[in-house]
Amino acid sequence: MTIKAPTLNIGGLGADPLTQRINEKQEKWTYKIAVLSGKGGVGKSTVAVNIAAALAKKGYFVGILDADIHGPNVAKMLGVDRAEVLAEKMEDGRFEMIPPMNDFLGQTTPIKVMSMGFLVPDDQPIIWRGALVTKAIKQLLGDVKWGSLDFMIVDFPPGTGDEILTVTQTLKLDAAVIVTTPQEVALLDTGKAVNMMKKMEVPYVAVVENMSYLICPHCGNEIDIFGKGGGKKLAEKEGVDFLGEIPIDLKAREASDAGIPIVLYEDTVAAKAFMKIVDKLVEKLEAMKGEKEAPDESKEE
Ligand SMILES: Nc1ncnc2c1ncn2[C@@H]1O[C@H](COP(=O)(O)OP(=O)(O)OP(=O)(O)O)[C@@H](O)[C@H]1O
Repeated sequence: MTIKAPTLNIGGLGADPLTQRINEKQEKWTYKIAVLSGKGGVGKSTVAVNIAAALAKKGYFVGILDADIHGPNVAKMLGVDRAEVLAEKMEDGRFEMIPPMNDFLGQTTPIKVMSMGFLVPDDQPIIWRGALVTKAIKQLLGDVKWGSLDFMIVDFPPGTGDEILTVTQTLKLDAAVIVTTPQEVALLDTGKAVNMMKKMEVPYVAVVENMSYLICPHCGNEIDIFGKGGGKKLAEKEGVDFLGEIPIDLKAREASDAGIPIVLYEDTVAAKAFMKIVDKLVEKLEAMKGEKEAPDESKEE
């Protein structure tokens, strides 16, 4: 006797409705960029927020998703941490969240921000295992009214965990920006993150070195607190691009605590460094897109 096999419901392989919604939404995002680090505390969120703000300052429409579920700081760094998240009822009866926005008094195009930090009280830790974290991140992608975007920036959790694999697969990333400090221990973990993104065939993988040096507020000399040149060497060794160095800037820390990305303080060394990094990134992505869209002349005859 034969019976009909039960239907398997394997989440995350492309068939579930949430993944389908993410796929529909990401059709409207020109570039999807993940910002990640092998190690915590290297300034990953600072880099993600400043890349987003630099792009918005250039006039692009930008969304940023804080997928760092365990330490969601992006909303605070963009000054929208006290925003109330409203939801809209969709035709199929579901609700979609409307991302809060900030345009820094007209200095940027409005940046759409979504974070788990909006949905849990400030002092409550999120104690979830991998599968739940993945589901939460996917909901913040698929159940939010993101609309059309030039750039979707995703601030990933630190490390090289399971949830990073799943979200990278779901998102079909265009680029991964991996943040490190010049310090040996950070570089070791950064190498792992670079290799993870290469293995997952993310088309463009690049390294940014943060906290590269401190400009002494007294004598103006550069002090290499965490060593020198490690990020560049690592990028060369792994055969990926090096986008640039960002100094430790006391203003950067103050600005991020006040909810204003340092990149909006145009005269600072950190702002100039961020703008250069973003220029390089945009140039590279547009060149890659151009190559992809150009007709393959070798096939013409
Ligand atoms: N270039 C910089 N100059 C001065 N302060 C910085 C710089 N980069 C980051 N910081 C500060 O260092 C702290 C940690 O930065 P951030 O939260 O961006 O790190 P992270 O890697 O995202 O951390 P986590 O792993 O906890 O998510 C923050 O207080 C931030 O303001």
